[in-house]
Amino acid sequence: MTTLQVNAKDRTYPVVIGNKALPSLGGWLDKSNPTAIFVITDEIIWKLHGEKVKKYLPESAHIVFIPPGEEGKRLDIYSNLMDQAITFGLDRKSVAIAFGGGAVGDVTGFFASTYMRGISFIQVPTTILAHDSAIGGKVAVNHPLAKNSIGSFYPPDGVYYDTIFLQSLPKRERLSGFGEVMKHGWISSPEFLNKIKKQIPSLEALMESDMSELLLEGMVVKKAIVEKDEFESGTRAYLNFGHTLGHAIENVAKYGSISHGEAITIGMTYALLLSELNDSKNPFTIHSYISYLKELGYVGDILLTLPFDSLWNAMKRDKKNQSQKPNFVLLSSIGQPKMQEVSYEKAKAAFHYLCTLWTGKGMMMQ
Ligand SMILES: NC(=O)c1ccc[n+]([C@@H]2O[C@H](COP(=O)([O-])OP(=O)(O)OC[C@H]3O[C@@H](n4cnc5c(N)ncnc54)[C@H](O)[C@@H]3O)[C@@H](O)[C@H]2O)c1
Ligand SMILES: O=C(O)C(=O)C[C@@H](O)[C@H](O)[C@H](O)COP(=O)(O)O
Ligand SMILES: [Zn+2]
Repeated sequence: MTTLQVNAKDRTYPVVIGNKALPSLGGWLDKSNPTAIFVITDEIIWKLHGEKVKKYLPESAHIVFIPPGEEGKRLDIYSNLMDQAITFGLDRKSVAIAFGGGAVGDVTGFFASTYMRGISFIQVPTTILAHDSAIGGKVAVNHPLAKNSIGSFYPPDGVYYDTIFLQSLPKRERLSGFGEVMKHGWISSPEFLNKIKKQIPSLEALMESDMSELLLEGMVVKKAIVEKDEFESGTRAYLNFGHTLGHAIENVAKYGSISHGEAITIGMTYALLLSELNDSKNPFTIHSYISYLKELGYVGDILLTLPFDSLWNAMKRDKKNQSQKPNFVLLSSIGQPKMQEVSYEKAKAAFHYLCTLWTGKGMMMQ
């Protein structure tokens, strides 16, 4: 078992990873003695793993279900959580526990940050992707026009991450989470990126690996970034590598039709292309990287169904922009991210090329 301490502006919180994570959650509850426990989860997770967590909860804990995946990040679901919390009589000494993946974590955190202006918040992550989402305190729900656009920065009081939960993840969720692992490699160092490719050379390896070493290293990368720039006044935006196009794909294709991690994986290949266009001295062997991704099981066919202008309009609403000019995280080299605005013409030409690389066909005509 490993514990990282993450330093946020108004608290330092433990991130406990490994097979003692759940007993540590029990320890936190004993010590904090909250007036009420509000566990937010989805039916899939609860059916698979509810019993493991229940052992550490008192009979009085409220278990509340939200729809799985992005449907759980709708504003009306958040509002429904408020109704239930008020009805159950939660007060300022109560705790909200997110038991699930990043979607559960994001809506629970946003609920916790706003219920009575803020109550305790604990993350019990169950996905590979959540090695990213459980740290750093970005919490949000989606607006139909823009992903995560209603939210706040609200670090948890603790993260209790038992990797036993990962054993039940289906292929699609493994691919999704692995996208964020690769992101941490691209933005941090060639050594970490090579280690990732070496440990996960195939779909078989992705399905079988327990990933613990890579997840821990990814969390160390994220910890360092969010500790330096918790509220994203600068370098935290590097964690958005691949997300400018990725979030636009999720939005235009309708939330949930592609997973977050698959969308940002395609988005990272786009950002690599733009990086090369911007500075051709640094080729990223994009052809062979896309072949590797395809071998793992990522598919780019969705690109052919998305008009570029719709994506461009969605990218104009990205949080990293000023005056609606799409702003991308590009790489000078592996481990050297930077921010760069990109023109409509350049972005469109690169998108056409991206479609060709992923599918062998050009982009959809408007
Ligand atoms: N806040 C952040 O910093 C941050 C970082 C990255 C991603 N995100 C957000 O996270 C969300 C995606 O999160 P996600 O992919 O982890 O999860 P999710 O909560 O969307 O869950 C995805 C699916 O996996 C299922 N599932 C969860 N755990 C499982 C398990 N152990 N076994 C089997 N099935 C399981 C869920 O029921 C759901 O159907 C996106 O909304 C994204 O925007 C947030
Ligand atoms: O923690 C961050 O900062 C990130 O950008 C992590 C991303 O992986 C994550 O998807 C996050 O929710 C994106 O934030 P957003 O501000 O672009 O909505
Ligand atoms: Zn992400």
